Amino acid sequence: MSAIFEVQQLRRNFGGLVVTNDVSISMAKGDRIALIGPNGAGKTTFVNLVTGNLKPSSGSVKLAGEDVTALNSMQRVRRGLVRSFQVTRLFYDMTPEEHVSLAVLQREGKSGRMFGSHAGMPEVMEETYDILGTLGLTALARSRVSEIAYGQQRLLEIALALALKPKVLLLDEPAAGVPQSDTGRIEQALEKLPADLAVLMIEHDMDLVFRFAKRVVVLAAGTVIFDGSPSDVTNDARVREAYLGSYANAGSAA
Ligand SMILES: Nc1ncnc2c1ncn2[C@@H]1O[C@H](COP(=O)(O)OP(=O)(O)OP(=O)(O)O)[C@@H](O)[C@H]1O
Repeated sequence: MSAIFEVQQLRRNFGGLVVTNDVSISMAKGDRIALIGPNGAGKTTFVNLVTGNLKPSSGSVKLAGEDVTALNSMQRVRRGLVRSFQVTRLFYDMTPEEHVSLAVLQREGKSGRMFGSHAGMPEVMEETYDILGTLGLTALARSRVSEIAYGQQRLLEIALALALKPKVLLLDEPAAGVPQSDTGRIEQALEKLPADLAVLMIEHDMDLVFRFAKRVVVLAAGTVIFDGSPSDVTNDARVREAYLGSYANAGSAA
């Protein structure tokens, strides 16, 4: 299958420090990839390079065959390369319904409409409730964000990303800060993401990584040291040395 997303030889230096070292990753429609690695491995830098928040020193990013390396992050979002929003960007007095419907309107270039006027637009509300349903948020659609649990706020971030109709979705630690008792809810929601969407997730919770990912990419010191199946990753000597060893020793994933 042809790649929907292709990163080739992406490199970023900060002074003399090579933080992203000629990283190449490609994804097909429907891929579910977890990007893992120890603290400081370069995961966040990689995502920033891919989204256009940071300029690479060299290398390229292609989306659906188009080279988007020279485009800014908004231009990449419009083409379908979307990163999940952060809880810090939610409005606590607004409801999930309002958040998602406004995101749908924004995607359609109609964000200038008066707040609330979209309630009469059946197609916007239908799409809003489809997305909220996917994330298991329908029952909370009209609650204020301030009244819903943190794990559900994190799901709302993903709902906002889906409202932009991504081809490729980058999830930055969707379970971070979520109590263990609620991670099952995140996992169930991730399972219901559209089948043809390519998803790349950075996550520290190794249980979630192993349940979600069909493929695992391991970064260490800016270099891809493993790209393969979850069943092989734990047996790989370099990975054990670079990552899982430190995970076991430190007692925390990163
Ligand atoms: N703007 C910058 N200037 C200099 N060095 C930087 C900059 N941004 C990141 N780094 C360095 O790049 C390396 C990779 O950082 P990055 O945050 O991408 O790692 P990470 O894998 O996301 O780590 P973590 O899991 O702790 O979030 C670190 O050594 C960091 O100190």
